[in-house]
Amino acid sequence: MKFATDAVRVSVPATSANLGPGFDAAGLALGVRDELSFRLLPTAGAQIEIHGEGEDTLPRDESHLVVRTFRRALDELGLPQAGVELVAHNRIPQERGMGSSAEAIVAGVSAAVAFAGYGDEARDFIFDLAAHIEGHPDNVAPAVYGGMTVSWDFEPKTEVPITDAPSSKESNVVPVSGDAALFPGSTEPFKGGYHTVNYPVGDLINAWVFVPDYKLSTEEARKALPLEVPRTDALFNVSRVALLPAAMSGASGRDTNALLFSATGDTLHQHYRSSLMPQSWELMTFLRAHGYASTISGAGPCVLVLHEGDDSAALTNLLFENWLSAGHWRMLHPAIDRQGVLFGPEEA
Ligand SMILES: Nc1ncnc2c1ncn2[C@@H]1O[C@H](COP(=O)(O)OP(=O)(O)O)[C@@H](O)[C@H]1O
Ligand SMILES: N[C@@H](CCOP(=O)(O)O)C(=O)O
Repeated sequence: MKFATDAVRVSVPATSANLGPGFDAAGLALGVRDELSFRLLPTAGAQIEIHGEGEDTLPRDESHLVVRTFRRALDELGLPQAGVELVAHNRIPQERGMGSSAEAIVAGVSAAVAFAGYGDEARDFIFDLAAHIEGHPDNVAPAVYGGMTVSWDFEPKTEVPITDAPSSKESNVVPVSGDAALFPGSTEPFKGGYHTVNYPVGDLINAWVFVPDYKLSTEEARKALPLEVPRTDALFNVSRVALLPAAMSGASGRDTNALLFSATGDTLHQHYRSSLMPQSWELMTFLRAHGYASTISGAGPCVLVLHEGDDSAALTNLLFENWLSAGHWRMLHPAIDRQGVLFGPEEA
């Protein structure tokens, strides 16, 4: 395959994963974007210019996450490993729980796709490859498709209903000859791997993100999670996450803010991580004590609030004295992003 163009542009939104109960599954795209341009160079290697977030911390060599994933995607697409100039204007706070690593991965894959000359039809390819590189699909899906997404990892060999009680662990794995045989008439092949669906988000749903002045890497935050959880906690999250789409639609015929409050409850992950981000935990519980549907955003330490109606003034009043005035927190009020990644050839 050959390059279809020698310069491309990519724009990727921030994302908030989990939305409380939907650990590694639910996500929401937010209107804060990183903008990147890529140009092929006649010589090998990467020349990197960074403005904004990460300009003092990110590497300027082949270890840069965007460049690494760009190279991986070139291989997958059968394109040669050319030299590349990358200019990044970054607005998404990094290591804060706003999906910056997913953004970087989606940007690298999307750039390769644009160089190959593909457009919207390649969105599923971008999602699939980016989610495999990231290792969990919850940020990648809204970064690619926009809006609210719920994603899952489908494993045909283990998702066949078991009719007989398994006598051993091995007997839980039922061999399946072909996916089509399992789902006759399905127009979508139920292939193994990551899948996602979009749920509607009501026009009146607002999101605020409170960004602290400290960082927490997702890798560290994942280490704090136990391998097993009590059944009562699992049951709690099942009902809450099932409520999320109805609450986020704003069209359930019920009090949306009351539904959002219940639908953002979590007992599976946030409290295990609270000692890594005590200030964020305190802000989240304070907001919930005042009736706001508040969660840790992604792995933290940002705090997300979801609410029907624009409550910016009330939130500022509530938080100014004890939280915002000292300058340790920034309050963002991004739009819900409904487009996901934008990519294509650089216009002349
Ligand atoms: N815009 C970016 N460009 C290059 N690398 C990035 C970018 N954003 C994030 N990264 C990489 O991802 C890491 C942060 O990932 P992570 O801990 O998952 O935080 P987040 O919650 O923001 O996704 C950074 O330390 C950096 O290595
Ligand atoms: N489900 C993941 C989400 C991580 O999101 P990020 O924005 O913090 O990278 C987790 O909770 O670990």
